[in-house]
Amino acid sequence: MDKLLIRGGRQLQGEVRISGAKNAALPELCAALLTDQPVVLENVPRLQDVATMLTLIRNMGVQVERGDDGTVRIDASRLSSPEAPYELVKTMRASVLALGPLLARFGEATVSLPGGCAIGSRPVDQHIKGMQAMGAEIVVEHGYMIARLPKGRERLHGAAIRTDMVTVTGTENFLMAATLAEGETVLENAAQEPEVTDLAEMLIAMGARIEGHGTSRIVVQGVEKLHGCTHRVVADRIEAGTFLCAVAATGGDVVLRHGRADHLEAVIEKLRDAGASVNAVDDGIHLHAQGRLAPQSFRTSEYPGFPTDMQAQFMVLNAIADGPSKVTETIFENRFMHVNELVRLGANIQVEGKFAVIEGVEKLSGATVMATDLRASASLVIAGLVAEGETLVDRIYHLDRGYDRMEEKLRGIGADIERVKS
Ligand SMILES: CC(=O)N[C@H]1[C@@H](OP(=O)(O)OP(=O)(O)OC[C@H]2O[C@@H](n3ccc(=O)[nH]c3=O)[C@H](O)[C@@H]2O)O[C@H](CO)[C@@H](O)[C@@H]1O
Ligand SMILES: C=C(OP(=O)(O)O)C(=O)O
Repeated sequence: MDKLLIRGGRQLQGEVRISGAKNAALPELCAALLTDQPVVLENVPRLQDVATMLTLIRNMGVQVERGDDGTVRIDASRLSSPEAPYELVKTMRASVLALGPLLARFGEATVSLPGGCAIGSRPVDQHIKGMQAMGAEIVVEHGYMIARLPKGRERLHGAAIRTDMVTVTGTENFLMAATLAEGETVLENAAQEPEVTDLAEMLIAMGARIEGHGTSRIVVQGVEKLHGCTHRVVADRIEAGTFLCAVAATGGDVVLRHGRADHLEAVIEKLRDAGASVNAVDDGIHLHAQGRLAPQSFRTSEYPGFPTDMQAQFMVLNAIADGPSKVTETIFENRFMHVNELVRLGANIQVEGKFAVIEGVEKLSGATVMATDLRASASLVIAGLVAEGETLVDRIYHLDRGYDRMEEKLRGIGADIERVKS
């Protein structure tokens, strides 16, 4: 199992290229199932979840060609089995995104229930309720959602869907399903994340009729058929945010090429309040930071609030900041798995329910730590970059699930980090 060996204490300088967003590429690969014409996605990141999604759709009989330049060409003109099996879904919850497109185009789908994961229970009740409102019959049997259209019906129908909470993949599933449904679908309480907007733009390029994306009310007029398109995946705001935190923590001066400052406002505001200089530059984000930063309390919330996917990484800044802070996690019930490992590196953090209370310390010291989920892993890497001595981050398959060659990019800006095989 691969590990990352980090020798901390180096300042980071230079330029990093931000990849396409994992959380946009995954629904967009599923959106290619909505048409019998070829779809070309550009700027698809090289990471394990994308590889898993490609395996998932290939398993369905879909033709996939992947270029070295980040381009993926998908031809879903033929489909042998509309199924997302447990073996693949268990490693990647985003497989649930196959449900909407398969139901909308083929009238049936069998998708494994994703189950819980390290960050919380992550149910899919809202996905099921929404698809039922659009006319699907869904039974849950043997760990699978088995969905089909009633006898005699060829298409889903439009519906008014208001989810109990804002759900990102739920909104994406409904959006994709609604494009081919009969009539109008209105999504209330819709997710406004940039990845949802990017998906909507791709669907519009395929001939879908969508309005209101980027707001909490999205209206879709169903069409009979969608056509192929070429679409460029939006830049990964969480990858960019992770690098911003890394450079703010170590001190240094970096430009994140292709990073979108407009998608990271809540995080950038906190970085500025902490004392870093952060500015949007031509096609990128520039950050300069020096010395100990001021602690920042924050609570996670839906976009445009502070992203839960940045909570663990920002917590490292608080762990070494000059004073106390409080972090409140409102989206997932168990997303403080990094805390115990940060404490092993010398951080002073207490968790009580959804609150983490942090007392900044002057320095961290290297140790062997264990990654438990994707963003927890990223926070441990940042902590390792700051810590005195050597840090060995174990179980980095979590990191590989969602970051495109992270250690290579960090080495490119001066980090002392290497992958060790064992
Ligand atoms: C592939 C992808 O895009 N993943 C992102 C997506 O996950 P994902 O789409 O799975 O997260 P959701 O937005 O759906 O989850 C938000 C909250 O709603 C709850 N919920 C959701 C659906 C449902 O049917 N029932 C239910 O109770 C969840 O348990 C959670 O507490 O948004 C999360 C929140 O920004 C991010 O952390 C993930 O990185
Ligand atoms: C939680 C995340 O991803 P997923 O929803 O794929 O588990 C994430 O990207 O931080």
